[in-house]
Amino acid sequence: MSNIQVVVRCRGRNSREVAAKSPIVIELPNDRYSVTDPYITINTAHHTGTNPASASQSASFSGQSSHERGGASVGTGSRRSSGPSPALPYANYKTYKVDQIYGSQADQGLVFDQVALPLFNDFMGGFNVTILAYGQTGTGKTYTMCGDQTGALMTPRVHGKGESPRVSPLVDLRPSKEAGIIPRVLIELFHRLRRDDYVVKCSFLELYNEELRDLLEDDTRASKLRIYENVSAQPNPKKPISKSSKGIIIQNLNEEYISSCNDGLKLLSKGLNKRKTASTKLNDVSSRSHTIFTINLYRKKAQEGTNAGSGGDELFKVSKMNLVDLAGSENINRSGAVNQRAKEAGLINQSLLTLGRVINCLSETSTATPASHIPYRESKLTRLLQDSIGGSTKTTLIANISPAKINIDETISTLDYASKAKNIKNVPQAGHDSELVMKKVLVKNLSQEIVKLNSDLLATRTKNGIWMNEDNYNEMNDENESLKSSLKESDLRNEGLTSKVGQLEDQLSERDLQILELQAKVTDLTKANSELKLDTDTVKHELAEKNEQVISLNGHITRINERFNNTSTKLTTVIYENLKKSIESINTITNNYDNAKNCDEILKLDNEMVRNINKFKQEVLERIRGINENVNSSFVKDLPEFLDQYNQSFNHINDIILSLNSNLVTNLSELKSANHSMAEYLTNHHLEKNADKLVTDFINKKLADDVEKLNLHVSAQVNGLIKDSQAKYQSLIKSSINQMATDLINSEKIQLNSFQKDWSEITSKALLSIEEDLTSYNSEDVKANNEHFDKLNQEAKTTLTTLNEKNSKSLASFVSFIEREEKGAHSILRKHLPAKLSQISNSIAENDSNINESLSGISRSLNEIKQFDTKNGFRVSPVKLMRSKSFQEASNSSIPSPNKAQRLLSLSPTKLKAPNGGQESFKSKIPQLTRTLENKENDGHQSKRRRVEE
Ligand SMILES: Nc1ncnc2c1ncn2[C@@H]1O[C@H](COP(=O)(O)OP(=O)(O)OP(=O)(O)O)[C@@H](O)[C@H]1O
Repeated sequence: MSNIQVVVRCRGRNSREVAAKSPIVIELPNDRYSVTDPYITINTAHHTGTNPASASQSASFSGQSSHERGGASVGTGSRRSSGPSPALPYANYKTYKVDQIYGSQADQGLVFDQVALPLFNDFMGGFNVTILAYGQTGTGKTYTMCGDQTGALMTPRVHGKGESPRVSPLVDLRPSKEAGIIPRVLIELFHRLRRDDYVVKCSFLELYNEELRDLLEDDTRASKLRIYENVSAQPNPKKPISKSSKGIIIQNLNEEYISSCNDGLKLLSKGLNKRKTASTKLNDVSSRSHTIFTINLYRKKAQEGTNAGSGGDELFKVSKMNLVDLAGSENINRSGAVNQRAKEAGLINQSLLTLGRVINCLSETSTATPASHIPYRESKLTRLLQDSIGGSTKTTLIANISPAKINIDETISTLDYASKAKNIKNVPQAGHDSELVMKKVLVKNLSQEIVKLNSDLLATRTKNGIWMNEDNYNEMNDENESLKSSLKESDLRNEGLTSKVGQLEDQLSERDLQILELQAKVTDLTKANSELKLDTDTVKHELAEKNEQVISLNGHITRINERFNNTSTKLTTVIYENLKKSIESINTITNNYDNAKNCDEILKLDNEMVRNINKFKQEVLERIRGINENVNSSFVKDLPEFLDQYNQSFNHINDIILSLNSNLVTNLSELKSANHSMAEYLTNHHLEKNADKLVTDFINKKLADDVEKLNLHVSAQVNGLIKDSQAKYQSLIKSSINQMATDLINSEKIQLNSFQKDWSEITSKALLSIEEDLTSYNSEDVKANNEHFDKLNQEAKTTLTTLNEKNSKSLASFVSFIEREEKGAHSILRKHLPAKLSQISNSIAENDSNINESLSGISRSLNEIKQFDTKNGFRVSPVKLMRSKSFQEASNSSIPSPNKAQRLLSLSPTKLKAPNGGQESFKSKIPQLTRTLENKENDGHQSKRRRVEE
């Protein structure tokens, strides 16, 4: 008698629990595993007890408080030193004791070695064993029982010393890392059995919604499964009767022979694929059913004594291993199950509740007490597990739990189950029952075969030659005939196929040749294409260079245009400013000049200057016009040449492109004709209809399309290139014309600028000089001259007055003398008349000489004035002088040289020589009123003054 072994496996937190930030409330003595200290502690600080809702919805020990449940201790009393942290109050934890504990670091291999292997050894020893995975949904039951069954055969097993090297590769394998208990059991089983006589059969049963289903049978062929008690399973009379030693038989359940672990794994995969699963909020692949994978092992028993095991009576031990993956208990609210899922969950929980009650009853029932009240029959699950729980099977229960706080209710419920189950005692038995079953099974399954073989054997023993049972012979003959006719058919088919293969091979070789030709043509075409590409690249390169040139020329034009605009604006401004200033300064001078004569002169000078300036302006305009004409003539002369050059290069490129294009077209047409001839050939060839059609289609569709596409593509490229080139050349020509025009304008502008600069310097210097000279006629000189004039006038007046007085006196004495003579004394007159007359005559002569002297003095003074005017006289205006002499000279050449400009500068009015070429300085600074001939002609109102001077 042995207790059910209870193992707790606690996985790590899954992604959902981490995302929910649910803390770990489970404490284990070791993260990997613990056998010696198998206590598990749960922190119930926030646990409010079993939720009534969850109690009704998930399988739990309803109606029991936790401290009443077997195996669990609550509060301080049984607090273990390795329990939760001291900071927690003792009342907030529960500790459960089980047989073994596995933590998140325990891998599949460890669980197999520690949990399954001992039971497997019992199974090999002839015991019926059960491994049960129980727990909340998503805690790892299926992972523990099955794990990765697909990759289970990945690694070859390493041979130990002395092991046979001729072991089948199918049994000589290691499980993958993630393989669960069932794949590992299968691998281990066939590894151990390889030298034994054995029979292995497997079944895979599902209990879904309280319905049994054979997972190894096709649904169409499946018969309804029924559970029966094995009434023929007679107990060994020598051993005490166990209350649950009766076996369970599932009627119609398929049991498949397997001869390798690979066969077993295939069955496992097949069954798992058919198993009901669904995605829930708690598990992406949640099992919605309970499954039992059973391995039945029939193993030849070792010979004991002489009587046993002779002839066909060899004994085989049979043992059974049940690997049970229960559906997960779940809180329907939390798993989000509705409709079908909710119904499933309800039934799952129902069957688990019944299991709980059975466990509860068994745990409370002593072996001595009759167990008639144990409610096995309340659910199919408990009926199926009847032998495993409280029966004759060696059982281990693996309770899978989650460490997260959000699952605390379910975890407590699972641990309650586990600790209760630990109290259940089973009575494992090996030997007699299995042997009885074995005989029956073997006889039943192999009798037909044995009869057939025996009859053949009998016939062979009694006659010479090969004798067979008639039925067998007929059967064999029929088989032979059918085989012969199928062979004939096959031969005929083979012949037809061989000739077809020959034809096809011929066609293939022809096609290969044509393909080679086409390939060569394609190579040529590719070469031509690459050459064309190279040429195109060169053209592109050239175009790019031209483009760059055009861009830079455009930039130049823009800059030059800007400079031209700026300069012309400045030039205009400067000319107008200068003119304005000149006119203003002349006006100022004119206004300041009081003397009427000089005012006239200045006005005249002003007019003269304005005229000269206008004339100069006219000349500048004419020069600009000339420059423009030059520019235009340059355009007319150079542009055609330039255009010719561009046209030539464009035509050259165009020629290249056209020649390449024609080459390409020729190549393409050659290829096309080759393609056409090949297509024709293929069309007319004696290919089979389908093959012919296929080849023709292939050629027509594929190659012709490809060639056409290539043709179109190349043509489009060439056309595009030509268009691009045309557009680029047009824009290039346009830009080049612009550039040329701008260059010419620019060069003319440079000349004009320097000319304008020189002119402006000359003008400003001349005006400055005029200003200086005019300023030098200061008011003192004018005043002195005026005084001198006044003095002379005064002298003249005084002399005249004196003369008049003297004359009047002489005249009065003469008149009085005459009167006196006439009154009486003609003798005196006659006597003194000649003397008096000579006296008078002398006096008159004296007066006359005085008058003459005075007049000659006046005349001298006037001469002085005349001399002054001659020295400083503006016979012509300085501007006119400049224009008539130096500027005349300058204008002979289009650009004045610096020397010419110097000469112009040297012609300031003050430095001008007298018209007669003399070098003498004139004393008087009064401008001479002498006019030039041309002035005389045009200035009639001044003729009077001129006459006086002349
Ligand atoms: N110990 C473990 N180590 C690594 N992964 C695990 C472990 N236990 C469970 N898992 C993973 O958790 C997920 C759920 O496991 P599994 O399907 O085996 O749960 P279950 O208890 O069978 O659920 P259900 O009852 O809903 O079928 C799986 O992806 C599984 O690989």
